[in-house]
Order: sequence, then structure tokens, then C-alpha cells
Amino acid sequence: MITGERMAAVDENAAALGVPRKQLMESSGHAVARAIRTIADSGTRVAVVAGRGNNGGDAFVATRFLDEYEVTTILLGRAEVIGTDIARENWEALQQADYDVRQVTDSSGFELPEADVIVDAMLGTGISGDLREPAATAAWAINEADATVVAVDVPSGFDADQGDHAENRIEADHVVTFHDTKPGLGDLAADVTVADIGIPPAAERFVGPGDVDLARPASRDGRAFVIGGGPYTGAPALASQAALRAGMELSFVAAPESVAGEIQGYAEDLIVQPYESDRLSPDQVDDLVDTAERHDDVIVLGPGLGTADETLEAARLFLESYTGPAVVDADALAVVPDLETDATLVCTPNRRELARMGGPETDSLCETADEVEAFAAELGHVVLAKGVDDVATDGERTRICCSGAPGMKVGGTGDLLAGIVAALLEHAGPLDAAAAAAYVNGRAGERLADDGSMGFLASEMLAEIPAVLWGVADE
Ligand SMILES: NC(=O)C1=CN([C@@H]2O[C@H](COP(=O)(O)OP(=O)(O)OC[C@H]3O[C@@H](n4cnc5c(N)ncnc54)[C@H](O)[C@@H]3O)[C@@H](O)[C@H]2O)[C@@H](O)CC1
Ligand SMILES: [K+]
Repeated sequence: MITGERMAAVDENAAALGVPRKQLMESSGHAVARAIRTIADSGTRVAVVAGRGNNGGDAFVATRFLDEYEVTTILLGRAEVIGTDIARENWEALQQADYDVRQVTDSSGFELPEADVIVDAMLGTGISGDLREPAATAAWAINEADATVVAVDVPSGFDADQGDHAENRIEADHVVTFHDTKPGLGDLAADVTVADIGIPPAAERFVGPGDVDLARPASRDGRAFVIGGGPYTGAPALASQAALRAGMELSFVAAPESVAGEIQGYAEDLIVQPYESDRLSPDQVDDLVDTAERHDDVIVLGPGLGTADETLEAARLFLESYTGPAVVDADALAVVPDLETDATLVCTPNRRELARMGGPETDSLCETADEVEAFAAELGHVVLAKGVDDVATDGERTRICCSGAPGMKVGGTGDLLAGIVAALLEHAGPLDAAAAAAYVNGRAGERLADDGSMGFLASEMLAEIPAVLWGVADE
């Protein structure tokens, strides 16, 4: 099962792996044609009704594979408004080669040709809301027609993310969906065929630019609240700055009075909130929970906190009463096993911390991904295990991230990662945020390691984060 949204991400990852979308469109169209051959004898009249998105593009391809049928292909709209280059190229291929193609510019001009099979390629996973004109009129005519309706990917009017249906949706007899079934498709009164369109399994398993598409902030929003510092001061400063670089509007650091000035001194962009103590202790917990919940903050708990008993006790108490999203990193990870919490956690252990939490001991996270998954399932939280490769898992779904460079072994890169996860949690679910953050952090390091450099600093990676996060599609 895959949502339409995730499908688009996987498709982007496939392109990055060398299988471009046009190739997937060719496979999709071919799969639709194969399905029609199993349903209808050669010579049958087929009407293809296509929209101006890639769903329509799939159907233009299908037309080329249906030479033994009497096919009429109708484009809803003018050719100039076809939404993507690949769909347009496939439309032009039909026009140039003298297929029976028609364009309908408004709903009054829509006339459904006599047909025994109708291919519904008006809308796929790109739909929002009820069908608008001229698709609405076309859907009505298709539903009224005495013909077998074959829907491309999903029946037009079906939302492949939620499984909802528009009032004026297509009632399909057959659905040829691509790569994997979509939520709610099985509940329809239609035969559903899942067609393999040649997406490499790595496009799902390995984190790529498509995962960043899913988590990229579209607006500058949110408040990161880093609870860290005490024995160390650089870690909370890096995490909180990384959150700003990854799209947060404000970044707060709650830190002991004794080090607050030092943390502020690293960056004027941070809002440092001192508390009266040399280190985090249970006395501060109520205030911290109250502040975080009042402002809908995303918490980063751990960077630079140290391992004093009272600090770990405070970390535990905080997570027991806090109910929002939180990234748990570094020393605070020790309290997560056996924790009772309603918070949404992303735990970001390195290999050592993972083993200490009771997870697998391993030299290669990538090879141990299944064990990390089982550990996350047992823990009941998303785990982003950090190493040469990173493993992000919610206990059911697992993604491996191979971006990064050897120079990133330097101290502080994990703090950056925690801050990036926090920023992406403002816009995405915990697994998507964790996977995308790992990719972004690794790419930020790669940008500085271009010449094989081992000498860059975590603080220098900060400035690379925006370019990776908002520029990744153009790389
Ligand atoms: N993502 C993938 O991996 C693949 C996708 N493919 C095809 O691409 C499809 C998705 O393509 P697109 O993203 O271009 O989206 P669609 O082809 O579903 O439609 C997008 C267009 O529909 C319009 N639209 C949206 N809501 C509407 C409404 N309620 N009424 C009327 N018009 C509306 C939009 O303005 C947009 O131009 C899939 O369903 C599938 O058929 C395949 O080519 C193969 C691979
Ligand atoms: K469709």
C-alpha cells in the first residue's frame, strides 16, 4: 500500500537512480494496454478520455500500444495546457503519427464517441476536490455509457492519499494501478490490477530527493525549543541554529544560567532562556513543559546536557508529561527505554547510544536495518540511527540514508541532525522528517567535502542546509 504523495516521492527517487519518469510513464501506459487486451477482443472500439496531467500522459502511451483496436483519444483541454513535458511529448507523438485524437476545450464541446471500452485517464493522484469542468461533464457521460470503464491508476475523483471519493467520481469496472495499491482502492467495486512499472526497490528503501520533497517546509513556521547545555555548550547552539537553517521561525534554548551567555555568544539568532541551576534538574521540568506546550514548540532534548543523575531524572520527567513532538538526542536517550509518554518522539542515537539503549550492536547499520526496525517497534518510537549510513524506522517502515562524507565524523554533526529533524517535524510525520533530515544533513556535508576535504566543521555545514533543503530538486 502506498499513498499518492509517497508515490510521487518514490518516483522522484527513481529518477535520481537513473529511471526517469518518462520511462515509468511508458511502462504505465503499456500496462494499461495489456489490461485492455485481457478485457476486450481486437477490433473493439476504445475511447480514451485524458486529462492534462501525467495520468493523461499514461493513456497517450497506452494508445500507441493498442493498434489492433479502434481507438479515439480525447484530451480534455487544449494541448498548450498539458501540465508536464512528458505528457505533452506523448500527446505530440500521437498527433504527429496520425492517431485519431481530439481536443475538448469546454464542457459543452464534450461528446463521448461510441465505445465498448472507455479508458478513464482524466485524473490520477494529482486530484484535489470534486471533479471540475470539463472533467465533471465527461465523468457523467462516462458513468452513463454502456461500456466497460478501465481507470488509469485510480478512478478519476478518487483521492489516493485519504481514500476519499468525490461525489462526481468515475465508477470504474477495472483499475490498473501502478507499483503498489493505494489506500481505499480495494474497497471499490472494481477489479484492481497492480502493475509493476519498473521502479527499483531502492527508490523506496533508500532515502533520496523525493523524501526531501515530502518534508520540505513550504513556509517559515514553527518554534524549536532546545533543552540542552550544561557540561557542553556547543551542542545546543548547533542544534538550535540547524533548526533555523531548516526553516524554523524561532529557535529557543533553555540552558543553565552559568552557560546561557556562552551559548548566546555563539549566535545572536538564538533566544536563550536561562534557568537558575548549574545543570538541568527536576525543578525546571514544570516550567519547561508549560512553555513548550503553550507555544506548540518542537523540542530537542539532550544536546550537551550531560549524564548527571538529576539531569536524566529531569529528562524522564519532562518526557512523561510532555505530549508534543520531540527529538531526543545524546545523553537524554538513556531514559527512553521503559518510558511512558504521549509525546511523539524521534530518537537519534549513534551506534554506541543505540547499543546502550538496548538496540543492536553493529558496525554496519545498513546491514542491521531489520534489527533496528525490530528495536524501534519494541521501543514504540521512531528511531533514526546514525552512522556511516543512517537508518530511519518507525518499527514497520524502514529507510536507509547513504548521503554523507567521511569528514562528517567530526563532532557536532549529530547536533545539526537533531535540529534539522525538529524543523522538519513541524511539517511532516516523524518517519518522513527523520529520513529527509538524514539526507539533508549528509548532503550538506557532501557539499563541503567536494574536494575530498576532511577538515570542515559542523558549524560550517549550517550554511549549506538551506541550499540542500530547498535546492535539492535541481541538483
Ligand atoms: N508518480 C509516479 O510515480 C507515476 C505517476 N504516473 C501517473 O501520473 C499520475 C499523477 O500525475 P499528475 O501529478 O500530473 O496528476 P493528475 O494527472 O492526476 O492531474 C493533475 C492535473 O489535474 C488538475 N486537477 C486537480 N484537481 C482537479 C479537479 N478536481 N478537477 C479537475 N482538474 C483537476 C490539476 O490542475 C493538474 O493539472 C498518476 O496518477 C499516474 O497515472 C505514471 O506516469 C507513472 C509513475
Ligand atoms: K484516472
